[in-house]
Parts: sequence; structure tokens; C-alpha cells
Amino acid sequence: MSGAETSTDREEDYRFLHSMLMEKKVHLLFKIHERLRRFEEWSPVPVQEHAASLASELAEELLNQGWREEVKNLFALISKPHFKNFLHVHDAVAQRDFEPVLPPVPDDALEDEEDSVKIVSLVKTIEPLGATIKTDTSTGAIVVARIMRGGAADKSGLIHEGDELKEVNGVSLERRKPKEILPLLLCSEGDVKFKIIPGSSKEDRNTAKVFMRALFDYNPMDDPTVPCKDAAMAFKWGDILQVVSMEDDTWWQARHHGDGSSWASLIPSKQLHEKRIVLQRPKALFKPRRVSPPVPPVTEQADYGAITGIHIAGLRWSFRLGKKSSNRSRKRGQIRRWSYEACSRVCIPTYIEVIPCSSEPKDRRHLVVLAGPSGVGVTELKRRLVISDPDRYGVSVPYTTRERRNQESDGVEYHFVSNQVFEEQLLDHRFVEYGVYKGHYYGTNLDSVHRVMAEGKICLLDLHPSKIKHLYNSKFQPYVVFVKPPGIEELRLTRRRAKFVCDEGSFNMVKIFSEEDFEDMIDSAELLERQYGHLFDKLIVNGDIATSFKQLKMELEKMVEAEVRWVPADWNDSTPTKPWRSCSYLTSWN
Ligand SMILES: Nc1ncnc2c1ncn2[C@@H]1O[C@H](COP(=O)(O)OP(=O)(O)OP(=O)(O)O)[C@@H](O)[C@H]1O
Repeated sequence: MSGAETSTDREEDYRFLHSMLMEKKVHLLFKIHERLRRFEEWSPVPVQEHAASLASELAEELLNQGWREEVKNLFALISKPHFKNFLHVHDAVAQRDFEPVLPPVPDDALEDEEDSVKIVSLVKTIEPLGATIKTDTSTGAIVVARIMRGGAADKSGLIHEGDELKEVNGVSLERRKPKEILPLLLCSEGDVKFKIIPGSSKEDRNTAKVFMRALFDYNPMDDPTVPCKDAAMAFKWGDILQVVSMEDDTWWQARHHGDGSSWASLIPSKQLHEKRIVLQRPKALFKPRRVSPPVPPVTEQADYGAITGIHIAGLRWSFRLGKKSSNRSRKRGQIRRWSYEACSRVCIPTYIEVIPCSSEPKDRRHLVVLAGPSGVGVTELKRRLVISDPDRYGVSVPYTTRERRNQESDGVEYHFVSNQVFEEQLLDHRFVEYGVYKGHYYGTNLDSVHRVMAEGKICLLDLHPSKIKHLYNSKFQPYVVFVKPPGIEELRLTRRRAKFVCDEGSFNMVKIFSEEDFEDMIDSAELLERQYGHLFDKLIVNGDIATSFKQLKMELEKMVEAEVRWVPADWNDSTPTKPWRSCSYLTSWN
């Protein structure tokens, strides 16, 4: 498109926008909106519940008051149908009469408690029944396949999809084919009596028992679009919700798992939340970036031992792809950020379906994955955990193809292997992640992870979230903790003396944090959370290190003690522990 065309289009857009904003109707709408906002803040309460009947009593009394001008005006006002309806609505709100009135249970629906057989009779007119039937291939039973909306069966409310038909007008349907049954239905006149076993009594079909872990915080009080604030519920990231209805595309019905409530409340559907996020402006794209003078890296080669003050195998090397670049390679980093941004538009964390999974304490093996933006403090937290309880926490020993140094022993600092062995294992998918440094391979091998777990320890692994998928299955059952940075003020305060390892071309350098490093860390955490949030079990904000370490330790202890874990529904069933797909046990939990 040429430049001239673009500017003409823009002018036309401006003209259109201008004329739209100048419209009187738009101004009126704004005014109404403002009034309503102000009104909402007042939170008015009804003064009484029977304003409509009071007004009609008043109208009767006014008739006897003689026709003075004021009386006439008042009488005319309260007799207007609009005003009357307005008072009816007011009374309905005052009486909190929001529930739909349910039709009475029809007398002709008899239920035999013992075998849950139900006898229903429909009066057949010339109107078709509006239902189709089929043979259930697993049981051979005749079941209602579909109920046509608005048909006689639908209107009766007595027959539902999935109901098993046992008899029609006393004729058993045992071992009959649908083709043989249709004439029975067509010939029947007047009352048609069905003996049925309701589908819902077999598996409570009306109540969907889908469990979702929420991947965002929600508070109906902050949501102007919620149909009724009282009917909706608040939840936090990580809460387990039992979703009982997904029929509506915008508002699902759910309850908090384990809160004992029998009432479901409204929550935004997956689709609605996705739409909202898409409509929000991507913040990162419009954030003005501070440009501060580059902080020169310390010209020494990074040695993790030197930084952390302790040499523990597995803590010395991080293969995380998100390792911070120095200023020279910042441009490259920015390009990566844009492509992350594009991708993150598609993956919006909403809810993830989960199932409960139980195991005997002796069968529990633990793998904890720590993830977070580069420099946030994953290594520091891992180091503190291992030092605090080396019998309980272990880290996997990395593999490398570089030469062993004099003071090193095989299997302590590293497993030293040849290029050929490393590459063979790489092809065999034995590495969760790997990297090349100064021409040598380094990597985290699954065997190392198994070794730590076989010792009965909790294996701590730090991984870029994109690598979690290699372990994200019922065999490893990783518990994933995402370490988030605090706000920029707290980063400035807490990281004054901290140093981190940055990637300076082919070398790793030690550097102190700059303002841009903090901003990068925050941006990167937002993007990672958006892109991989569905994989995280816990979020820890690493502000004050002592507090976040204490919190992490407490969460890991809780995880070890827990009898039941909520795991993704798509982890397959070949697990040594048992996820329950059927949720019949849940009644005792609620
Ligand atoms: N909460 C904190 N308060 C102060 N300093 C911290 C805190 N957390 C970490 N640090 C310090 O910040 C620096 C970087 O931390 P660390 O090496 O653990 O980051 P990382 O997430 O492992 O980064 P990378 O993946 O780039 O190796 C270290 O000097 C560490 O001691």
C-alpha cells in the first residue's frame, strides 16, 4: 500500500471517529454510564420490599382525596404502567427474588427408588415425540440418543438424552432393535407410558465433575461485566475448582473444591478470559524502556562456586537458555522477546483440567523443577535447600565431555563422558537439556535425575520452562515451582550487592545488576508465566531471600506430606500412583 493511501485511510478513520464522538446519543450514553457508576458507588439499599402494593393502596386512597392539582399529578404518576413495572422490579430485587421459578414436579413422574426405574407417561398428540433412540453398543440397551429442542419429549422435561428405555406401554424392549421399537411408538395413541432408567442416576450426567486449576486471580467485585456479583465467586491462581456446568460460553458454574458448599457460583469461562486478555493491550509493547549507562562486566570468567560460595555438583552450571546477555547482545534478546510476545498471544493461561492422584508414602518419589527468569535466584534457592538438609534434597550431577581436572572426581562434580557417548545419549533423548560451552557439551541426563530419586531424596532441577515438557508425565510427576521477581523497587533494594552470570559472546561473565537487567527480568517473568503458566504448581516471589526460602521449604514439605496431588488430566494412566478419573469418592470430600 502506498504512503498516500495510508494517510487518506487514516484521515477517514479520524473523521469517522470524530463524527461518532460528536453524536448526541454517544454523549447521552456516557452520561448514563457516569450516573450508573456514581449510583453503584452509593450502593443504595431498598427501603422496603412491597413498594408496588403500597403504591396501589396509595392510588386507591388518592381517589378519595378530591382532585387537587398535586393529587392529580401523583395519581397519574403512580398509575403509569412504566412506574408500576419499575416498582415490581424494585420489589423483586429487595426480596432477592432472582432464582427462576421451577415448574412443579409432574404428578405422572413416578420413581421406583429401589432400582431407579422411572415410569413416565406422555400424552401423544399428532405432534411427534421429538426423540431419537439407539442401541448402546457396550450394554446392548436401548437409550435415548437425542432430544429435539421444543419437541413433546423436551417440553415434558421427563425424558433425557442417555436415559435407558425398558418398556413402552408395557412392552419390554429387551433385545429389540431400534427399528422394531419405532412402530410401537408410532401406533401408540393417547398416553404413551415409558419405563426408563434415568441416565443421570447411573453417572450423574447433569453435574459435570471436571476439576480445573485456576491459572489467574479473579474477583467479581472488580469485574463490571459479571451478570450478578453475588452469584459469582472469587478465586486465586492455583485454586482447585469443581466446574459443574460449562453450558454457557461466557459464564461457567463452579465451586471451590473442598469448601463444603453445595451451591455453584459463576466464574468466567475459558473463552471469556481468553478474549479479555487478547483485548488488553500487550503491556510490554508499550512500556517505555529506561536507558541507563551499561555496567561493565567484571573481567573474570564465571565460576559458580565462586559466586555461590560452595561447590556442590549440579550447582556449578546452568544450561538455562534464558541466560542473560550482556548489552552487546541485547538486540538479539529483544528479537527473542518479540517472538515470545507473538507466541504468548496464543497461549493464554486460563484453567487446566486436573485429576486427584494418590500414592502410598513409600511409593512417593519427588522431582522438583525450579524455573524462573535468568538471575531471579533459582540457583541461590536451590543451594540453600541443599545446604539446609543434604539428606533430603539432592541435585543431579551434570554430564560433560570436557577433560577432567586434577582435583575433580568422576560422578562428583561431573560425569565425564566422551563426545560419542554424549551424542548417542542425545539421540536417545536421555538429556533433559544440554548446551555447548567452549566446544564441550554439558547436559542434564535423565540417569542423573533417577539416581538422586533412587537415593530417596527430592531431586532439585532448574530448567527453562520450555524443557519441562520432557519430564511432564506420570513417570516423573514433577512439582514445578516458578520463581518470580518482586517489583522493581524491591529488586533495587534487595539486589544491591548481588552478582549474576551473563553470557558475553562465548564467555560467561560475572556482572552486577543494572536497571535494564531488572526490567528484563520482570518482562521475561511475565512472558514465561503467560506462556508456561499451565505447568506451574506454585509461584514464589523472590523478594527477601530469607522469606522466599522459608516459603519454598514449607511448600515442598507440604507437597511431600500431601496424600493427594492434583495432576494434569492428560498425564496417562500408566502411573505407579493412581489418578482417579471417576470422581465418585468426591462426595466424602466436599
Ligand atoms: N532474594 C534475593 N535477594 C538478594 N540477592 C539475591 C536474591 N536471590 C538471588 N540473589 C542473588 O542474585 C544473584 C543471581 O542469583 P542466581 O544465580 O541464583 O540466579 P539464577 O536465577 O540462578 O540465574 P541464572 O539462571 O542466570 O544462573 C546471585 O548473586 C544471588 O545470590
